Amino acid sequence: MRLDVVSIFPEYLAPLRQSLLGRAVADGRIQLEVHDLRRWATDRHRSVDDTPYGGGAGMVMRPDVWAAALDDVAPAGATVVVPTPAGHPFSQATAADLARREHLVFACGRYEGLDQRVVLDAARRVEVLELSIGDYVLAGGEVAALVVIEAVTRLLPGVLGNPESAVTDSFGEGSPGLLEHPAYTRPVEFRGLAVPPVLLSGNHAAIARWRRDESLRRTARRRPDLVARLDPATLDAADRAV
Ligand SMILES: N#Cc1c(N)n[nH]c1-c1ccc2c(Cl)cn(Cc3cccnc3)c2c1
Repeated sequence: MRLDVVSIFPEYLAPLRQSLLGRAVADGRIQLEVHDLRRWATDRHRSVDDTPYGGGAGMVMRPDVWAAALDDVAPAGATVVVPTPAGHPFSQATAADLARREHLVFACGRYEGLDQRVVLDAARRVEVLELSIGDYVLAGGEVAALVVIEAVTRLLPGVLGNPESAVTDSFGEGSPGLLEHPAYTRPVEFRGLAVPPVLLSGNHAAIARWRRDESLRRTARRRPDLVARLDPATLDAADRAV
């Protein structure tokens, strides 16, 4: 997979060169390039924004600068991801879809966002996905891009330390729509708090059942919205778990 990220704050993307993803980049399993949008600015002030048509607060990112950047960075066949508060909700399913693509380009804006014609123009030649990572407001697209890139690249073979995690994690394919059960490690007692005895029993069937029940119990208590989406068989077990 190739990743290109365009931003006026390229240093915001430095975390992409850390940890497991950083190792995948260093050994060439993932190609990563971060670009400073101001490289495509045309005036001596290297301007990338302007006042909004129709008035209103804030500034809008200029279409000419962004279009020049995407013309260079997003060839035919690339998928352009535009983080925006107005985007389609980003989900594990979307992460799995993006993980199957060869080339992702992230257009990270600031201010009040990109002139909409940037999206419309790019969509004439590549797929453009406007995505939101949640119902809260960030100051720009960089953090959202970091979230999407981590969720996507951890699904790529050889990037995640333990491939099994991608299955058993919350929202993983092995437990669609269920929150993860609680986890414990040594010591067996910590500040008067014990490990649930079933986890020490060696009874794998009982451990699996306890973990499933804990996932259902957590999901029922913390995310009733997800319970509504569970299939009937899982839902019956959720009823018994609360
Ligand atoms: N993805 C996502 C996402 C999210 N979940 N919250 N905020 C964002 C996000 C993503 C991209 C930008 C760009 Cl470009 C500018 N801003 C600031 C802003 C603030 C208020 C209204 N309009 C824009 C962004 C916020």
